[in-house]
Amino acid sequence: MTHTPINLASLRLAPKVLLHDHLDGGLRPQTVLDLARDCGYTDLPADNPEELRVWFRDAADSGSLELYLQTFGHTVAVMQTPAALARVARECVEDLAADGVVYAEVRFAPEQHLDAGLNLDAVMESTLSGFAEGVRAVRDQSGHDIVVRCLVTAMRHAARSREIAELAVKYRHDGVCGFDIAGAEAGFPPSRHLDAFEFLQKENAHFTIHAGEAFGLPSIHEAVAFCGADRLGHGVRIMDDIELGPEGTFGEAKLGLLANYIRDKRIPLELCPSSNVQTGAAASIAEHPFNQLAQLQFRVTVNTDNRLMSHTTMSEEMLKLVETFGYGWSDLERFTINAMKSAFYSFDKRLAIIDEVIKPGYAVLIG
Ligand SMILES: O=c1[nH]cnc2c1ncn2[C@H]1C[C@H](O)[C@@H](CO)O1
Ligand SMILES: [Zn+2]
Repeated sequence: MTHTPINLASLRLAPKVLLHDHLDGGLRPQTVLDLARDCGYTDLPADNPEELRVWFRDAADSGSLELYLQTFGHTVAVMQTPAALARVARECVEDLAADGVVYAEVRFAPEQHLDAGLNLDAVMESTLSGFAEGVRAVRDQSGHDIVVRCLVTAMRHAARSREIAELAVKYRHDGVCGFDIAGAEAGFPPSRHLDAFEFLQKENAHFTIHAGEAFGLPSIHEAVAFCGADRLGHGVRIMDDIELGPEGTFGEAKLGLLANYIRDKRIPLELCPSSNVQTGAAASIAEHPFNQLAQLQFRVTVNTDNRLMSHTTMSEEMLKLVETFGYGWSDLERFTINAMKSAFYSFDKRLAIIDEVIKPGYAVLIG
């Protein structure tokens, strides 16, 4: 038996696990246009799907997180009604399933969807019903099962994180698996939201924190040491605490205390290669520390972050890594199992997906 060649078509067949994907960063361009028309939003920068797709990618290609985040003004503006939220959530599930994702945690910030008069509960209920509808539609249309769960995000520049953390706990039995903070990182340290994180810890709830993307080690340190993050959103700048051996070798690499702690505790890194290049966290995919961190045996995972802004999918992120670093199916299987082990999902269910879906799926591809 021989290996299946790795290309986009075969990667789409591989079971994939996605831990870091923003709902408001993954709309279909046509949906942005339809929803803008429905709600009377007239500020879109293009009026056909192809131009709009290119506009989002180019505008996000800004080299700065702050500029990158401005593009969300357009997507958030058209996600202000129950029908819009449900449609975006349903299509998100359909798109992930079509790409071969078998388990996903999709995040969004409910506080950004109140402009047309919805309250936080209405936002949650519409979005969660859209996810559930998507899961049913996928099963009906393809016979495949996808598990999609929701991470509730609070914006780090705002002051509602405690309330949003309570919202995450309120909906924990209805499809919400945890909490996150996102938005501009510099000037908004994780410890600003300590109250929210302490509440979640008291409730035995899970959370991840965007840290080490646009700001360096102090942000990562606060996220793990003060706030108790289960996972790190990006975390790429942990490389600042690692000195590689002569000529970039790994054998004699020296890890600082923080890097050691993160590796020892197996704290998962939600790495998003294309997004990191767009925001300037990495100069190129080739210079992205993904491979260095993987070689040093950090718990690395592959993620999309924002499929619309990066014009990407899980399969395309994996393909870029394969083309750049020469990974094979066994490497991709390892990254996928890393992600499934790190999911905010009960242990028995994680094991079942690893044993019954991921391992058999890669076994076929490995041949
Ligand atoms: O990569 C990111 N870093 C920080 N914030 C982000 C990133 N991608 C999206 N966001 C923000 C913009 C969205 O409106 C918000 C909620 O999904 O999260
Ligand atoms: Zn993100």
